[in-house]
Amino acid sequence: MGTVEARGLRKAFGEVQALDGVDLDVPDGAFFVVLGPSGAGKTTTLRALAGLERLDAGSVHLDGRDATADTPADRDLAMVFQSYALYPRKTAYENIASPLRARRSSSSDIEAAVQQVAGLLHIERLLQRKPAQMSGGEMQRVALARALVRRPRAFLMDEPLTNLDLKLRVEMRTELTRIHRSLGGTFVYVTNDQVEALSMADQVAVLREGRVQQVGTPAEVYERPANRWVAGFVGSPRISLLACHARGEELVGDQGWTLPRPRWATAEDGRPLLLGLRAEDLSLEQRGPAVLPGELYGLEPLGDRTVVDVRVGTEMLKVKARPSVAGALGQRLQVTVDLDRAHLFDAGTGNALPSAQR
Ligand SMILES: Nc1ncnc2c1ncn2[C@@H]1O[C@H](COP(=O)(O)OP(=O)(O)OP(=O)(O)O)[C@@H](O)[C@H]1O
Repeated sequence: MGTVEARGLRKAFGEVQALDGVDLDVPDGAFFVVLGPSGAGKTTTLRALAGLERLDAGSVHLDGRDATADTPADRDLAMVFQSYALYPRKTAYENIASPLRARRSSSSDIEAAVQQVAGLLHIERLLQRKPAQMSGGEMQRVALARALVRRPRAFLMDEPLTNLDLKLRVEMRTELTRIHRSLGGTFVYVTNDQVEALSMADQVAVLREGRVQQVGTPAEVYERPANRWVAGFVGSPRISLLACHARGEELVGDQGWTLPRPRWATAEDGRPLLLGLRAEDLSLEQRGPAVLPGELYGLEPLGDRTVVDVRVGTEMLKVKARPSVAGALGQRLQVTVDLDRAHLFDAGTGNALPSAQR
């Protein structure tokens, strides 16, 4: 078993309310990602789960049992930090073996466990080296191996890939999901990188200013963001938001455009709304009944696609287009909108409209 639950976690550092009532339910065996910007309270949440932070309020339950008063050691959780914290004088082998030596495992058990985890992380050839003889990425893998070598109740990982270069980071994402599948443990993984979260998680909790904004699968968080903030934080290029309101059969933009009102848009007429449109749900080529007039503001070629910035009045749309798309700045454009995939948020509260089944 390896369930981890947090109930109403609260923690202030002086004036800063780092955690403002955090609830989490991490199922046994999940790859659970806590995603949020810098300062959202991610590290504080992990430290609270690990028993390293004295809470102002709230409780932590492990395998259904209240563990709030337990020491970090009693909780049986393995933590991997952003900094590798390896023993500088020990070889990689001895670093990885250290949690097992502390438990007085036999030499043959230690040898087998170290070799197995070294194989998983492709670091067999580093085992006799000391940290000073390794690159940052290699040290990070050794630190991961040291956490993975024992079978704790759950692994808590605080941005363990941040010190890696982009190529290695992308490789390690795949490696970590593979390791998670082969080990089968519970992972609670903290990151500010939405691509990392969407690509690795079974479930994502989006954290902002010490509060959980939404919990769901990566697809749910991307396709049904709970509020405009989640919509803006998850997804690249960033979702475009246009101010508008409903009027009869139409959506009327503050910038003067009109679109057919989607069937699922249940807001009453006149209420200030934000229409959320993702770049891939907009097109410069297809033609449909829903079209926004704008002008070309900029082109951002990204190799496999080009992101086109289109100005609609004083607001901006980001449109995903063919790599070969071209045009003169200021040129008039018609942007076709896939309204079935659009989002509507209350402009006041920022919350997604409770739309009828689409
Ligand atoms: N020991 C501390 N003393 C004072 N303030 C702290 C302390 N630890 C965290 N904070 C504050 O609490 C808030 C949450 O911090 P936390 O480290 O949990 O955020 P985070 O989401 O992990 O950020 P990052 O992605 O930058 O690591 C921040 O405003 C931070 O400055």
